[in-house]
Formats: sequence, structure tokens, C-alpha cells
Amino acid sequence: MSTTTPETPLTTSIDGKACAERVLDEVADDVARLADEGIIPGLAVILVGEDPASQVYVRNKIRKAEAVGIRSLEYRFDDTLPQAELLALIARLNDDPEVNGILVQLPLPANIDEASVIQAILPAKDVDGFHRQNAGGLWQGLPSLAPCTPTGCLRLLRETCGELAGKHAVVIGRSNIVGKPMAALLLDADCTVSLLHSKSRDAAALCRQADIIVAAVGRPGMVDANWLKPGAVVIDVGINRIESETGGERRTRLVGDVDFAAASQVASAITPVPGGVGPMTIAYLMQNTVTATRLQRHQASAAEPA
Ligand SMILES: Nc1nc2c(c(=O)[nH]1)N[C@@H](CN(C=O)c1ccc(C(=O)N[C@@H](CCC(=O)O)C(=O)O)cc1)CN2
Repeated sequence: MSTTTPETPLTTSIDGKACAERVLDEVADDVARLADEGIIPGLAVILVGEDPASQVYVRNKIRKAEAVGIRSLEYRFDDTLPQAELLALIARLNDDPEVNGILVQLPLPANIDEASVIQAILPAKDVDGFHRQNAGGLWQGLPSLAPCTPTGCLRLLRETCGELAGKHAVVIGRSNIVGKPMAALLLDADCTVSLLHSKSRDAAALCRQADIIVAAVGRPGMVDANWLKPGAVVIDVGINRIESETGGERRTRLVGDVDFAAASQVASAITPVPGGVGPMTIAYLMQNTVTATRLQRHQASAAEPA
């Protein structure tokens, strides 16, 4: 983590890249322990279509898997792939004992029903934690695979705030991938949780009551300095690509859902975009692959006759 100079506000920029490296070191240790038992976790990554950002994310997932010692299998298809063929591939991977984790990169092309694909993945191999069995398990406090991005946010919050119990956390955005599981994880950490969405009245006033804000709406710069209580900790999950002009040249750049410069005047700590939450997503995908491998071993030994 880096702290700003005395001329600027004493706001900590939360270093997601450094934290992700710590998580990956922990995962590499776990993978080495499994290797001592003759087990190498296997992760299957499926990409359908040519979305440029998805191609980058999938490439990074494969690279990080290799770096920590997870065996990766990559499946790439163009956007004409029929849904039935994708479901048939998932069925084969579900049955393959060498594959411990299955991930289908989102978004999928419009002709494929995302929910049917997610539900086709065996819950024990659902390293994204999107299957409804894992989503339900998370809300009931049962051992389950939790989505990677909110798990990464929780780690950043624990390292930044220490004890979370009793803090008021406001989550903005109710997606199945981030907002809802984030609320469940914060509740499990004994926070008081408010989950805001597009129909919430006076979101700014609700946010001003928060010790912790997690913004995951996909609206560039929506959270302004006057939405924040002084000293709040802000986690910005938004990754918005916007066009800007520098020196007469048109470029695209990434910004979050929070106006970083303005929020830094009020918050005690804030994640930047890029370099905040994003790297944590991939680190926790690796962690989930190890967790899934252990879970499957446990299930297999429980099924063996005594
Ligand atoms: N099957 C899934 N699909 C998608 C998920 C997911 O968790 N599972 N999340 C996002 C995309 N995503 C991972 O897949 C992801 C997004 C961003 C980053 C990241 O490291 N971002 C960098 C910036 C990278 C850039 O320049 O574009 C950062 O914020 O520093 C990693 C993973 C949707 N789909």
C-alpha cells in the first residue's frame, strides 16, 4: 500500500496488485502441498467469441495458473458455437477427474443462454461460484465456492480495516457476480449491510452513513466525494472503458465507478482502477481451483466404502 505525500490528503491507495501477489504466493504453497500428495489441480477455461477484454482476462488466467503450478486447459470458440456443443463440452469436463475447475468466461454471445451454461457446471467444479447451489450455500453459511471478485474485495477490506464486525457496509449494485455475493460475504463478516440498486432512493444519503462502500454498478465516476463519510473505505469494482483526448489524440482509458480524485479528498483508503480489485479476481480464481480440488478429494474419500 502507498500513502500520499503530506501536501495531498492522507488517503491510502489500496494496492490490489501487491495483495493479489500475496494471495498467489499462498496458492502456490497450497499447490506444492497437493503436489507432495501426487495431486496437480486442473483448470478448464472456456472462451466463446472475440470480445477483446475477455481475451486478455483469459490469457491472464492461463498465465497465472501456470505460474502457481495449476494445469490449465484452454478452449476457444468463435461466436457461432451452438449452445448444445458448449453444454456437451461442459458435460465431458464434469466427468473428467483430471479437471477440478471449470470456468466459462462471461459475457457469452447473445445466442447462448448464460444461466443454462452456468447451471450445467458441476457445483464442485464451479470455480466462479456462480452456480445456484454455491450461491445458496454462500447465503446459508455452508462450505461453498464463492465468486472471485467479491472474495477479493473482502480480502482487501480485511487487510485495510482489520476487524469488520459492526461496520456499516453499503454495496452499490445487485448483480449475481458481485453485488449479491458481496453483501452475503460482508454479512458473514458481521457487518451491517445495505444493498443499493438503481431504484434505491437517495443513494448518496445512504452512502454517507457507510464505513465501507463497495461500488459495482458499471457507471463511470458515479460515486462522488459528497457521497462519502470522512474516513470511509472505498472499494471500486467498476471497470469502465471511456474515450478521452490527450494532446489531440483520442485514446481509451479505464475508470472505476468512483471519482477517484474527488473521493481521495474524503476517504481514508480507496482502490484505484486499474490496479485495485481487478488483479484480485484472478488470484481468487486460483485459490478457488485449489479449494475445489480439495473439496472433490474430500467428496471422493467420503464416497469410498469404509
Ligand atoms: N467467468 C467470469 N467472467 C467474468 C468475470 C469472472 O469473475 N468470471 N469477471 C469479469 C472479468 N474478469 C475476469 O474474468 C476480470 C476483469 C478485470 C481484471 C483485471 O485485472 N483488470 C485490470 C485492468 C485490466 C485491463 O486493462 O483491462 C485492473 O483492474 O487492474 C481481471 C479479471 C467479467 N467476466
